[in-house]
Amino acid sequence: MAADANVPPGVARARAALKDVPHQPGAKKPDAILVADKVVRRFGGLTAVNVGHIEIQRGAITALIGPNGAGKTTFFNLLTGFDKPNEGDWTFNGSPLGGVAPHKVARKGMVRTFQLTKALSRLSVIDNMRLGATGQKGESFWQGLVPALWKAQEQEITARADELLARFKLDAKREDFAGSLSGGQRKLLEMARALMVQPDMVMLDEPMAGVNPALTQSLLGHVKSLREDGMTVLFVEHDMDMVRDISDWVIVMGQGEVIAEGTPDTVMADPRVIDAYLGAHHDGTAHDPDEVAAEVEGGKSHE
Ligand SMILES: Nc1ncnc2c1ncn2[C@@H]1O[C@H](COP(=O)(O)OP(=O)(O)OP(=O)(O)O)[C@@H](O)[C@H]1O
Repeated sequence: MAADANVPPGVARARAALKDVPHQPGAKKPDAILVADKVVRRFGGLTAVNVGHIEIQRGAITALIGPNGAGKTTFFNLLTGFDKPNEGDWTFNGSPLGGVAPHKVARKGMVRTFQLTKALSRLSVIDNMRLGATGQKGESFWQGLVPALWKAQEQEITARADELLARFKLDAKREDFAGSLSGGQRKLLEMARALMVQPDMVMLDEPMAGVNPALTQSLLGHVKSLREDGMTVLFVEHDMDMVRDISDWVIVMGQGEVIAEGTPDTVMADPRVIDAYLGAHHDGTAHDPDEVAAEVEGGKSHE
């Protein structure tokens, strides 16, 4: 295939890497940054997550989709140390991450944003950013005890925060309370704040939820730019337009398990995926398969 001059290098790299990966649950990737095995999380009698094997390709944008209650957020929580599994192991950049606390997970280069934004609303935008640097790679306790080193690091952190605020066009809001930002601006702040730790992988939980159309393109552009910067992105999203637009690879969960994997086009046409969305309707009414296919295709409202 001839290189297309219009395809950004990050996209071309991700496509080439995934070209020969079979469209099957648990498929091996040529350069996996995250590998998880037999991860199980039960809540009483309910098995919310039961992932046999999953690999996330480095430098690519992977979407994690599935109907409501499929276990996506629980799986995110497990991977990032915010919840503990009943069973299972996973490695990130080759080192085991099971049982590691969230701030240490971030320090190892894997950060996440939340479905409900946690930007501290009574702090200014710049202070939210500075707080995002907590647990920065290479930060040491001893450094904190030496004022000169501490001061130098403070300045470095502020400079980095200002750089990111400019990149995310939030510099004009620097001194505003985070609580005064719009939903979309908060999502941008979440993303900017996640980048304070200079991560290798960013995990975004529903980045488009609550974002008004005016900011949609800008958010999509920022996610794509993470890939161009060599980062890996894993995101949970119900907005299928976004999934189709930015994903190199899609992993589908249904009832806690990985039920399909592949490029956006193949996955959205997969009968197992359509069945999973059908099966997620527990209201007892009959469903027209065409309507469900349209729902998987067109994205569903999730407010
Ligand atoms: N803390 C908890 N206690 C009990 N059950 C829980 C808990 N957290 C999640 N669950 C259940 O686990 C299942 C998976 O939930 P989860 O939120 O991970 O799904 P999801 O795919 O992220 O759904 P959505 O798309 O609606 O956010 C659901 O049945 C949910 O009710």
